[in-house]
Amino acid sequence: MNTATDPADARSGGRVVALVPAAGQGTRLGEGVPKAFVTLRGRTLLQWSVDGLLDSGVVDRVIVIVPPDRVAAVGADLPDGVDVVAGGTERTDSVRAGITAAGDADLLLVHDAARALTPPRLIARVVAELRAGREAVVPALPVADTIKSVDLLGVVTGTPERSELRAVQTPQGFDAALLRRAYDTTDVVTTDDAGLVERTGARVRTIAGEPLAFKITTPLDLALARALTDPDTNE
Ligand SMILES: Nc1ccn([C@@H]2O[C@H](COP(=O)(O)OP(=O)(O)OP(=O)(O)O)[C@@H](O)[C@H]2O)c(=O)n1
Ligand SMILES: C[C@](O)(CO)[C@H](O)COP(=O)(O)O
Repeated sequence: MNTATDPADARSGGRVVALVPAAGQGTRLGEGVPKAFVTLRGRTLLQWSVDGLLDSGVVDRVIVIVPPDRVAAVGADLPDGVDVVAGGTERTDSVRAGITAAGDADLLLVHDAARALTPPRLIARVVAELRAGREAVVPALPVADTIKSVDLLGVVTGTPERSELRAVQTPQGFDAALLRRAYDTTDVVTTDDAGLVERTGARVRTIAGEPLAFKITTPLDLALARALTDPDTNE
């Protein structure tokens, strides 16, 4: 009898661990405090993101990855059952620390603290796709602008066909063994986790993203998030 667990079976009934990289500096936001600790209606962006994951009802455990000097303080502020580990220099270093802390999870979500207003329904849709058998799932939206590639002098070198481009969001969801393998087999720094998984040859599927899952990166993004959560303008 073959007693080996089929990876697809593990995905359909497996344990979901969400990793929340929150160890960045927030240089482009320029608030003078690491971005995940900027507040929106009295809660940090990190707390908004963790609450969204918990509200989705599809996550069994949350691990947040924060600047090393904030581990103790963050641990005291988050709900019971949320674990905190120290991040690294690059986002990939922080996610790697989270993967190690996640142990034997079956499914891993990686979700930016900076996407604080992500609707819980998007998180649930990513997990549903994984449970249906997908091994790598990424929310994505069509791009509105025309995108150019340029050289070091800013001279245009090409115009990719816009209809084939997507702006990808988080949470990005993976079969845990696949994400571990992707991180184990390369030290390349990529700007998203699917970028590493693609290098393994695995098939990464996009699903429809959500405008509200936008990443708070610049002061304009933060102003938008504040307006969207202002009770006076949203009666
Ligand atoms: N070394 C890093 C860098 C980024 N992140 C996290 O990855 C997410 C996406 O990164 P980004 O929006 O670029 O955040 P920052 O790196 O903080 O922004 P900036 O590049 O403007 O400094 C954020 O939640 C950020 O905290 C992380 O955990 N560890
Ligand atoms: C992971 C990500 O949010 C997908 O869009 C994005 O690539 C993070 O990039 P950043 O430069 O670290 O914000």
